[in-house]
Amino acid sequence: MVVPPLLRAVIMGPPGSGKGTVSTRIIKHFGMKHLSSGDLLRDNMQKRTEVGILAKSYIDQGQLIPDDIMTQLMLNELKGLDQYNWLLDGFPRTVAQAEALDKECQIDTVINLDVPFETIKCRLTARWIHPASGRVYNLEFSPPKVQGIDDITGEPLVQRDDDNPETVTKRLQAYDSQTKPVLEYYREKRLLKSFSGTETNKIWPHIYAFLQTKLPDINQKDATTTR
Ligand SMILES: Nc1nc2c(ncn2[C@@H]2O[C@H](COP(=O)(O)OP(=O)(O)O)[C@@H](O)[C@H]2O)c(=O)[nH]1
Ligand SMILES: Nc1ncnc2c1ncn2[C@@H]1O[C@H](COP(=O)(O)OP(=O)(O)O)[C@@H](O)[C@H]1O
Repeated sequence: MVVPPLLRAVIMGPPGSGKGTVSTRIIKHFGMKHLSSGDLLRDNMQKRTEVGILAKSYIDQGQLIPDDIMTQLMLNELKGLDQYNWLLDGFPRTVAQAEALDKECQIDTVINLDVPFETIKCRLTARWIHPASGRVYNLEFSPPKVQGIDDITGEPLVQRDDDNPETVTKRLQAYDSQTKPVLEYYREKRLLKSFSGTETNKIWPHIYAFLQTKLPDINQKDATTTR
């Protein structure tokens, strides 16, 4: 039996572009393992690990965590996912991180969510999350069934400290200066696949069709609709 090679994918896009939302759909349909740098950092912050305490001071300022710390954290997590197709979300965010990742494995494709900054800003102040699972809600776009409560566990939802207007502005600046060059890095390697738009539900069918050329859908129900 010929075993197909494992897929190594990255999802990129500015803060609030829908990386988490799209990742949830990708996982549901294509069964990939999802590794989100933001979720991993928030988990470390909640547990008050050494990395978590250090990360908080950068995240609260809307700044990126230093490359060496971030790279070590993520590459270490990836070791446990060797046997799976995986999707990286939020990493790499600098060219130095992309180069470090390249030394460990060969990336097959980079999905870029090209969403204008103006669309993003109001989304983030209406974002609520369930910290334990990383599930994301939005008061207008995808409200929970009961206000302030996670649909699955019944636990309370919270707003991220860094989703306030001032920090969002700083995060968008960091994206412009430090993360945009990563798009160029992957474009030169012919790995970048950009999807432009202002609504996740309109972008999603295109991402779905693209991934179908690479992996089978394990859950064909609602394939190109919103969930
Ligand atoms: N209004 C609106 N909100 C969206 C859309 N797509 C995602 N969101 C919400 O925007 C916020 C940011 O999305 P998220 O997936 O967390 O983006 P990320 O920061 O790139 O991971 C969340 O509250 C989502 O529920 C959309 O098409 N329209
Ligand atoms: N790869 C990374 N390198 C440096 N800092 C990171 C990285 N990933 C996440 N962070 C830090 O964590 C914060 C939250 O990340 P994330 O949840 O991915 O944000 P968003 O979903 O808004 O894009 C970032 O603003 C940054 O401070």
